[in-house]
Amino acid sequence: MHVFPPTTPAALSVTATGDPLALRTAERVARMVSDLRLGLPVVLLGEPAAALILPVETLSPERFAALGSGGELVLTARRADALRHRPHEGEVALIPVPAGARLDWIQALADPSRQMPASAAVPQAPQHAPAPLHRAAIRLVKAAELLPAVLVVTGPDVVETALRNDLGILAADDVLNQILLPRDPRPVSDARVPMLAARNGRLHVFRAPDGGPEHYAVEVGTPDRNQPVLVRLHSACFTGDVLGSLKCDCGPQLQAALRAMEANGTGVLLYLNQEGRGIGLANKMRAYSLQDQGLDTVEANHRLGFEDDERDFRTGAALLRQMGIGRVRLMTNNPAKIARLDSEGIEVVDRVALKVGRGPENTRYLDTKARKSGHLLA
Ligand SMILES: Nc1nc2c(ncn2[C@@H]2O[C@H](COP(=O)(O)OP(=O)(O)OP(=O)(O)O)[C@@H](O)[C@H]2O)c(=O)[nH]1
Ligand SMILES: [Zn+2]
Repeated sequence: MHVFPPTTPAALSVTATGDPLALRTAERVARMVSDLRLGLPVVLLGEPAAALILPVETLSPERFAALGSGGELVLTARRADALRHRPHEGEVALIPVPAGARLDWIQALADPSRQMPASAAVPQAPQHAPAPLHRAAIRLVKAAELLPAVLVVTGPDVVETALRNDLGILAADDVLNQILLPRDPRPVSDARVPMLAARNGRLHVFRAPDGGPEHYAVEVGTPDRNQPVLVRLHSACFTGDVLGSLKCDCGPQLQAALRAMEANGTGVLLYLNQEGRGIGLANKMRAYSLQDQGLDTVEANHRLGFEDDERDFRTGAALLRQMGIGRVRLMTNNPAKIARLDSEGIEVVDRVALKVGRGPENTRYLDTKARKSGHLLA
């Protein structure tokens, strides 16, 4: 096994070189995320060795065949629990890939919608504990909104392979530190948008410097920044907001929040592009299909390997700061939003309940949120 020095070699260093064209860590991480979405391997440096990281969801059969045997499958602890695979430590679980394992076996471990092949290998206990490298790999595929499962392959020439093939390469610790940093979205453009629910609207578009998703702020009227502002933190829901899906309450909440701002004269609705509580639309549809089999919204996330809620509400606080808003009357039933704004220095002076859109198709969903996610009922 090739043990790579824990520090990044000078040629790959992401620390400031003085060259303004040199890539910064955030940019390298952003590139890695899009490479993984494309199915390209990336290389992470760390203990126990430099490793090639391949996302299970987008891994092609050709690349898998070229890897030869060995390696480890990294799953989240949630997914390992769903597979009843133990032991695991912390947020990730390692499964050694036996010689001759097939790609469909690996895919079935990662994806609950796939059938285990008839001659499937039995997952073995790992030979060592998960390292930061494994956690970094999972964070990257989650940021790519893929299934949270990666293949990790170590070997004597991993770094050479990366350099020869122009693969992304970064220290695992750099990835972890960068992914934990709050995003700082910058305003890009804004214009007047009169809406059915609120005539006097203005849409502001914000972009994160790391190339992450854009977020929007809908400003109704011109709120007085010296007074608490009526605010809604809304997370993207293509099915509810655009299609009018009855499986959730997002569409009615969006419209009711805008109407309340119109009635109030002013307000700000943040539209955060964190679809599916941060797992992305493709994974949300995977969760919906598990819900069609009887799982509730939280169980379905866990079965896929996700936490109940993968959103980062620091983005909401950053947007409010950008808009000069420090005190809010927050329209929500979700105490996690209040706690996060508070801890980010945005004072939640008042909570305004937002109870609309309950119907036969979403009763179980709303009840589960109240029972398992602490949503307030009144
Ligand atoms: N993963 C997953 N996401 C869902 C499901 N149903 C809705 N969502 C997503 O959940 C989010 C709903 O967000 P919010 O409207 O902020 O709702 P909330 O966290 O319940 O908080 P409040 O509405 O403020 O009380 C959106 O991103 C939806 O896409 C589901 O069954 N599974
Ligand atoms: Zn929804």
